[in-house]
Amino acid sequence: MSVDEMKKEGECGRRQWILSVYWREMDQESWQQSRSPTVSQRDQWVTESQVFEIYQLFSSIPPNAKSLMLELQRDNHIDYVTKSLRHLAPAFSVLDANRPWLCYWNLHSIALLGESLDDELHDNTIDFLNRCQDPNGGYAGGPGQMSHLATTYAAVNSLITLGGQKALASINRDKLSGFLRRMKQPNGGFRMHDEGEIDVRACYTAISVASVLNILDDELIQNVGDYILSCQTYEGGIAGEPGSEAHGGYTFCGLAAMILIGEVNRLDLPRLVDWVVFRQGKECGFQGRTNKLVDGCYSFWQGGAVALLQRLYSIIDEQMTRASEISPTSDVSEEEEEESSDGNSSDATCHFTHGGMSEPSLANFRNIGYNFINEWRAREPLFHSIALQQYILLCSQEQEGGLRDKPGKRRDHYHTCYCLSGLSLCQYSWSKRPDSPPLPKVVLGPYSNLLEPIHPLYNVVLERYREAHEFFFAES
Ligand SMILES: CC(C)=CCC/C(C)=C/CC/C(C)=C/COP(=O)(O)OP(=O)(O)O
Ligand SMILES: [Zn+2]
Repeated sequence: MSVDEMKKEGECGRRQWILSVYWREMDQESWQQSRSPTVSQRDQWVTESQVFEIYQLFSSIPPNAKSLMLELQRDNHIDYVTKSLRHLAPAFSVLDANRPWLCYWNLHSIALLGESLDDELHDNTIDFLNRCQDPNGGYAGGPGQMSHLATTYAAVNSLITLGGQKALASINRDKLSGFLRRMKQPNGGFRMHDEGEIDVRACYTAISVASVLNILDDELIQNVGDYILSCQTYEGGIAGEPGSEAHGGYTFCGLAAMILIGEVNRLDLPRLVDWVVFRQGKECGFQGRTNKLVDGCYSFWQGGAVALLQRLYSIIDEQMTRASEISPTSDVSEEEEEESSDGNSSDATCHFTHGGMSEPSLANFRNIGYNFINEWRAREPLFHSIALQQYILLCSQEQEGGLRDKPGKRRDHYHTCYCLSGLSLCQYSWSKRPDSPPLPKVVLGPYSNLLEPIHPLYNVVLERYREAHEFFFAES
């Protein structure tokens, strides 16, 4: 990007340009000088040196070896996640309360890699998830345990990923709807489980499953926007609860939930962009919060937030124009000033107009997830997508299969799922349509690295989402 283009693009362009300069011209000396002052100096140094060593090795090898180093070890990853799925019941007693999560991380990884399960494993997984379904609604971490919103989200996304009549029809939507209502709090938030914590994760998991299963309604949406708004911090990112620190995981959850309920224009989006684009570090990966270490899983949580923001340019522009029009000398009445400072103007409650959804009617918010994809008009990404692919392929990938947080850490199924999800987002980040095949120059490494595209609001493979949408929206 030239300096002129950078000026034309404004602040976001400037940041993207800065990141690309870092990426192209970083050297050990400037790297050392720009070390974060508050993260443990030793941890920061260890991460930087390990990452830097990998990049140095990479830059010194011949082009054909470079291509090998950048290759996605597809078969080894498939092996790693499929084995885990086969041994789900006996092998993960240590993750006893998280078994639907293991299903989701592994099934989603397999789907991203374009692979499917054999019939027996497919059926066994549906049966296992059914045993986690509570007769009173929702899914627990294991058979006979208590329903939890996080494992409900994991189980629903797993069944959508498995696909087919048996998987989709196994979800008891009436009972699930009752569970969501029992978790709903008067302040707009949701509890994760009976007497559990209230946070932005709970809002997202509740709204996401309600939206994808077509059981979202006014009662569930009531005050959710107020709660999430109260979690946007002075930095611009979103925290887990009011008063906490902005974090990538919660920022994705808060932003996606606000989009799904049609109230995203109530967030301060320019400030959110500001925060999230600076979370991509000189190591090329994303960190979860200010002055912390980069980690492969934020390729999805932060990369996902950026991918969503990429589809909200018109609202961001509107907010920036509105902000520039408000000057200290302008003739604004007290009433108007109050409205614009809390973001709750009459316009803000009329739900966002993106994708032709200008009326706040039930039919509209029910279709937001679907329209978000169908009316896709992507603009260029606000992050350095090639740099992020480099971090995932060179620093997070284990050649023997599986992906990890950073060099020196061990692979695990959570990081495998979210590194691959982030990689898919990068590969399609320049596409005009959500699943139009990207140009080869946009995919780092051999073109065979290409993964399946995902629906960025739910993080399920797009084709599986479409099947589920047809199934759950057929009668309405
Ligand atoms: C859908 C769903 C359930 C989403 C969960 C979102 C998510 C990943 C939240 C992050 C939680 C958190 C505060 C991690 C900090 O861990 P840390 O202090 O070990 O990591 P850090 O140093 O990178 O912040
Ligand atoms: Zn992580």
